[in-house]
Amino acid sequence: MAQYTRVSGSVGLITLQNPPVNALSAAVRLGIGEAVQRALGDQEVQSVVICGQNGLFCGGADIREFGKEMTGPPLVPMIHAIEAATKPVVAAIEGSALGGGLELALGCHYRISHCKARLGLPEVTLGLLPAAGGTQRLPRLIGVPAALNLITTGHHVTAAEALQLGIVDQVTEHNAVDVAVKFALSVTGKPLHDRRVSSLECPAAPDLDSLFEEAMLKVRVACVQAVRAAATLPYARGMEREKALMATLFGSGQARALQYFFFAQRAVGRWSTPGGARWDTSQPRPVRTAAVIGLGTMGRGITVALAQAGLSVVAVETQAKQLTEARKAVAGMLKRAAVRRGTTPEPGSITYSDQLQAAARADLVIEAVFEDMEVKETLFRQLSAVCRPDALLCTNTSSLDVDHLASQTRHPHLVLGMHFFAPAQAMKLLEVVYGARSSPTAVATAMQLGKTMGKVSVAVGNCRGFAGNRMLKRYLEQAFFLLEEGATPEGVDRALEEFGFAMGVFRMSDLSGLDVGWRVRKAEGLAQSGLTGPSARVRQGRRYSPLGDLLCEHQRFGQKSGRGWYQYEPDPWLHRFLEEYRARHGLLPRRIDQQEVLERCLFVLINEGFQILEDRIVAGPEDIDAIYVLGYGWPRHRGGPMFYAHMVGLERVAQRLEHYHQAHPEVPYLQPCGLLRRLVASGSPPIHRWRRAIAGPHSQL
Ligand SMILES: CC/C=C\C/C=C/C(=O)SCCNC(=O)CCNC(=O)[C@H](O)C(C)(C)COP(=O)(O)OP(=O)(O)OC[C@H]1O[C@@H](n2cnc3c(N)ncnc32)[C@H](O)[C@@H]1OP(=O)(O)O
Repeated sequence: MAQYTRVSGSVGLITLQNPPVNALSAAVRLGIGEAVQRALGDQEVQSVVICGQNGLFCGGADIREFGKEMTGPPLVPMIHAIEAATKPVVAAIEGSALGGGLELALGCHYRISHCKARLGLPEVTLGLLPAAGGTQRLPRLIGVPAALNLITTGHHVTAAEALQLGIVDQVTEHNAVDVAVKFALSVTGKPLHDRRVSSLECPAAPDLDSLFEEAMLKVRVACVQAVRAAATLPYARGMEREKALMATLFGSGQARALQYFFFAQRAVGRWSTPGGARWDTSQPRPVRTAAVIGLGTMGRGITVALAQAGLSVVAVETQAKQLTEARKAVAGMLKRAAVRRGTTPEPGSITYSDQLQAAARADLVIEAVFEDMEVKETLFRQLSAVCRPDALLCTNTSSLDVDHLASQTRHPHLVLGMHFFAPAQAMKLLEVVYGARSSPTAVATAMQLGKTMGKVSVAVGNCRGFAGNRMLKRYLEQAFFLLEEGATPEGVDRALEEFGFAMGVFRMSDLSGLDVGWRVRKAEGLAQSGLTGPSARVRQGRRYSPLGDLLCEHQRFGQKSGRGWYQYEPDPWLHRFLEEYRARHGLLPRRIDQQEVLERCLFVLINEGFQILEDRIVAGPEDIDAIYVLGYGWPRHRGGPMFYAHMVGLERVAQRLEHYHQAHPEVPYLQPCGLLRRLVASGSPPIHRWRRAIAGPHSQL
């Protein structure tokens, strides 16, 4: 909807009304069109102001309408009508003017922005381009280089930057609508020709061709082509080009995946647990002071993340040398972050101590000590004695049993996992792991704290590896089996990197350190040295690949030791080692193509995702997708593993798993799990129906 009123005698005020972000839904477009006609036809009205209700101009086109049949009036003619108006139209920008919202403002003759507003054309992040004239008007207004940068990155700019670039005409600290109304009165009757951005010539820029060529190599080709049309064609032909390019993007798999992920990231905030706790019935407690125990790499990152979120942090490390180093490292991280943001660091919010007692007054404690159950058990007993009885006690463990740690304390309902990802100050993902006894308030508090730190928090039930690492284990295992069967680390990584992962599984393992998994496997009784014959490749009744363990026995721990799956200088060792290993175990190497690498590594991970859904470790597929895109480098333009399964088709995923299971019956976890089979049997419902299909007593499966 859009509300029309007359203010200050002669100004027609059009207010976009579509909470929460005034997205340009069919009803809003219709409302704007009608209001504009009314204002232009009203003899008393001399000028027009367009604004959004509740301090937010407009968050762009209504993304929920994408992929559905178009209803309501289209955006482009509506913006043309505004630009062609013979009465001045002023955009009063507060909060955000993004995507179609900014394109609407660019169709206005003047733009007044509040100083705290942010502007941008983020369509590229949804796999689209600004096809309501954005690619044609912005280069005409601010020049090709700046427009190309904004359109191809989707970056938002502040009001001050927008003023400097020439996107807005004025920035105010006062009420932007009041200022715009006054401004509209002051420009009444002034000529408008120069104010119609579509009629401007694109400002000349030196060497445009090489700028476009360079951009083409780096970024989204369609965006570059559309801006090139603005620079080389008349406006009307540029608009045709923009429309044609948008048509190719609209139905693309990438666009669908990116739009799905936009909503998935937000859906995880509406968490629920099988015990009935829910985001909308659980009240978080305020957390003002947090303590971090253990200042290794993770503890330092967590300290920085908490301090940057405005909390008072008590950072505890009992080893003197480590404490001194951590203090320096944290100060350095805060300083570098402040330089990046153009602010000054505020070291006053962190106090350091070598005594656990320092955590006594904290609202919440996060331990990040060595990943060893005994060490953590002892610490939780101590914390339970030292801390306030109502303090939340959290563990940053990446796989240990949260319920067991809770059982060491006096208040197990206040114990949770807060699983950060390295580097903790930068990574967007936080797994909030609730135990069987965690209270709804505890879950809500940790979820809210994650949000305050700028993270996407996902509520996950307690199981070995939680959601992310549990799936990762299957993926890693499958990659090891492929090596046994003849694949090479380079071949496997190439397939995964071409799929879109920034790093293949072996390069990623080298980066994070092979010894980490080795330690875990030793603790689980899996990694055992000196075994020969068939028993070397079987553990706990299942086929097992000891390759990762053998590399560690050869002191190949990854990048930290200069060699792992790769040697960071020419060295044929690994290939010789694999050949000898295969010969020793009578394995005949075969050629493994990229399709098999992808299907075995990814479908087995997806299969585990379905098992996690079935076990109700997470509430819906969006949780898994948020975890994998934000924490494990799954390519965003593929939406996440569960969305990928939906795109590939559940039937095909199940068939291919079954095929590999038949071909390699001894390889574990290749059989489609029960939930996947049942979804296929029930006609493979689309992803947005899985949650309902799975849910407990009302399950349709
Ligand atoms: C032919 C012409 C076709 C195309 C041209 C134009 C294309 C476009 O405009 S594409 C859309 C471009 N806009 C965006 O990408 C902006 C997306 N939104 C945001 O960045 C943020 O929401 C915000 C900065 C506007 C506000 O942030 P915040 O206050 O943190 O709120 P949330 O992000 O949590 O959002 C609240 C709520 O609103 C939903 N939502 C946000 N934007 C849209 C939108 N454009 N369409 C539909 N819904 C939107 C969001 O999903 C949240 O709701 P849920 O929690 O229920 O998911």
